[in-house]
Amino acid sequence: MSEDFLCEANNSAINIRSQVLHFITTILKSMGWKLDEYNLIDNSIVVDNENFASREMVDELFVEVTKTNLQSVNSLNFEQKVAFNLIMSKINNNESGGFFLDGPGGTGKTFLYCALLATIRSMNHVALAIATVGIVASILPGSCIAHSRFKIPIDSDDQLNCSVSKQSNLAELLRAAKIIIWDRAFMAKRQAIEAFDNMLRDLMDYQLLFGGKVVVFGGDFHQVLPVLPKATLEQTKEASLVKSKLWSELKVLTLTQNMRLRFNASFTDYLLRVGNRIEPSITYNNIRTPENILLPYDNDEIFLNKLIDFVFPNIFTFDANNDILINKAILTPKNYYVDDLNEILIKKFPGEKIIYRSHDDNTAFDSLLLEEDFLNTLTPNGYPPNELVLKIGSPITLHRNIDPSKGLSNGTRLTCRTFDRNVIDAEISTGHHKRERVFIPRIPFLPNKIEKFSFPFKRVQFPIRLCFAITINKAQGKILDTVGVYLPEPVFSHGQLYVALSQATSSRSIRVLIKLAKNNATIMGCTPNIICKDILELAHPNLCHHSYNLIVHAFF
Ligand SMILES: Nc1ncnc2c1ncn2[C@@H]1O[C@H](COP(=O)(O)OP(=O)(O)OP(=O)(O)O)[C@@H](O)[C@H]1O
Repeated sequence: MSEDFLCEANNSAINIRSQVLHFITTILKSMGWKLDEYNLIDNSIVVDNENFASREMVDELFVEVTKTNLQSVNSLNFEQKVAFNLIMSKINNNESGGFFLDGPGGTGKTFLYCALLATIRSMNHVALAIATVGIVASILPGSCIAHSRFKIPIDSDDQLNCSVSKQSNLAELLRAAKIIIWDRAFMAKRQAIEAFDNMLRDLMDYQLLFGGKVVVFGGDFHQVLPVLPKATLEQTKEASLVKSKLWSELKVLTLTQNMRLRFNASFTDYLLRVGNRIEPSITYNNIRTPENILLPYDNDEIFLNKLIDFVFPNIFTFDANNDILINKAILTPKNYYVDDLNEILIKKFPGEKIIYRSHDDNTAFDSLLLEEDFLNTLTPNGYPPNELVLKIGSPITLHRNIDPSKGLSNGTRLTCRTFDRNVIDAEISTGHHKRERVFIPRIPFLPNKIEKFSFPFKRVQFPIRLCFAITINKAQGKILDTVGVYLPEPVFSHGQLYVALSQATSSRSIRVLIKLAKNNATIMGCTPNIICKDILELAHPNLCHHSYNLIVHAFF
């Protein structure tokens, strides 16, 4: 890096050192870290984090306000307008307010956030946007991931705290913020949101909800709840926002009109019935998939090829320069099936393959020395595979937050462009940084503190996976043109079936394949739908399921 700065005319050694440190600090800061936490540099070199930190404020004030987002205020529907006016009145009157924007997928929550952010930023105020998951953070302008923005530890099951000092520039930024919008809040542990509330009260020296700020959470309780490693359903429910003492203090603003599927009313109704668990069960918990989106199960190979052909037609002759693949995916419940499908699809994808193997070792963790060959066979949760098989033009997702401010978050979709020994040159395919080229390095993966690995080890590998197929949980927030849902076994947690089905933009662009159980215990086209009714009832206490006002059409 210093050689790059050396190219600048008359650059002195001191200048170069300062520019390199500044650059590294900026990258670390975007992930919520500091250079001096790493003991990488000599103590004689002082890194003035405070000086660099003012960049955060500059970054926020310079987030581009697009004309489209500003003008979208004029096309808000009635419900969006009501929510917009209520929130803006709090801003304009300098009042506090805690809101929860509640709406099923496609009801225009993101559209409304963008309108709010653009309006408030155009008034030269600081408006912070954050999201629980990286992929959503890359959709909202100027957005960050909640955990890195508020320095909330992700691999701790203890009482959570935000480690933001009152003197830091981040504190200054939070104090200046007129509004904080937190999307996919239901996917965060309630303890994280409570820690966020405590932090704001502390920073503002004001014991009112969120320290007197306007905070808008948003999400859809029909979707997947916080993902906690090895937790029971009860523990997951306990960690949900509706179980927090803060929930009763939030004003719930409801959006019901599905803007994504507004020309497909019967499919919208079906999705809501699935999400609310009122689609009639055929046998215990099993619901029938509508015939026009179902691929009948025949035999293993034939049925899978039919699904692949629907989602990726003509994959053998696919043009590697075309990026339409990025808006297509097969969704399935577990990583195990994702890997199988990706292996099949990368073989079908045209071009020469390149294989990147990881370097694995456990010497730092255990006196028991394990052979690398054995470690290579393991892929613990959160680790990339030992062997990555890629081709030019193949779609990949990032599995680490490398540089969120540059669009490189956990979940970002990219397309492989060229391969080098130690870096992969890829093009960002979604969000505000779409079409930008980036270099992805190999990084070390270490055991997560919560998940107790049988054999803790370090894997050095590119933080990516192929994404022809992705897990249903990872699909949340993605907008896909063509979706295949592959259920070789039933979904296993709240809202997964609903999430899988609701990623499509119409019933014409989705097909579902349900494998029959070996003991013939399942009925063709039927699959379990897991929805925790008590979560929905806590989220919508005044809404018994008859009052959802569904127009239940005969399906299609
Ligand atoms: N008032 C509106 N006028 C025109 N288009 C709209 C409006 N509101 C939303 N849309 C469009 O409808 C689609 C779905 O909206 P959006 O992505 O905001 O929904 P969402 O509730 O955030 O969905 P999800 O929870 O699945 O992310 C988008 O294409 C969006 O541009």
